[in-house]
Amino acid sequence: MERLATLYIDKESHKFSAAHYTIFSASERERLHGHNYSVSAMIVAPMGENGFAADYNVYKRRIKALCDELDEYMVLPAHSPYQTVEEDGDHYRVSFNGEEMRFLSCDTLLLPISNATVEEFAHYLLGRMLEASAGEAIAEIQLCVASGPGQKGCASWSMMEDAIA
Ligand SMILES: Nc1nc2c(c(=O)[nH]1)N=C([C@H](O)[C@H](O)COP(=O)(O)OP(=O)(O)OP(=O)(O)O)CN2
Repeated sequence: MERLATLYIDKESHKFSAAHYTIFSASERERLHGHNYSVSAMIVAPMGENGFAADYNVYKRRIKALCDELDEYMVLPAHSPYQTVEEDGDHYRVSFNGEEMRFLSCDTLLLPISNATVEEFAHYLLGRMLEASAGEAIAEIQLCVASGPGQKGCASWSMMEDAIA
């Protein structure tokens, strides 16, 4: 039977600061505010013959690069069922519940997510990690995003479930 190992990557440097608001319903949202988000990962991979599963430095570099991409931006969800986002010159014009908000495009990331929540960030980053890890011998990945100590959302991928689907 194949031996698997689980690697945990939870580095203090794996963080990004972002501004956002969570949308709760068609008429309810948070005020604009920011968090220092932190990103951690669990990777399950087969043990190699020399007692080495996957080089965690490879995954550390990928997580750091993803954090740097998101760092110091206003994050807007492109796929919210409750708000629309339009490009308007050098701004994004956002309409929510009769309100109009404008954000400088150069300060803003429009991400392919439905809400700026920790769980949506986790799914987005997991997708990016899977793209970057295509073809590598990995059995499972879990990616977690915390908006502060004690509160995080995670997204998981498993080779077994992928094979069944
Ligand atoms: N399922 C989710 N629920 C909420 C999320 C989320 O990402 N997923 N996010 C928020 C808020 O944006 C915020 O992140 C949490 O706000 P809150 O816990 O009220 O405030 P703090 O982060 O300052 O935490 P304290 O416990 O008050 O210190 C809400 N819900």
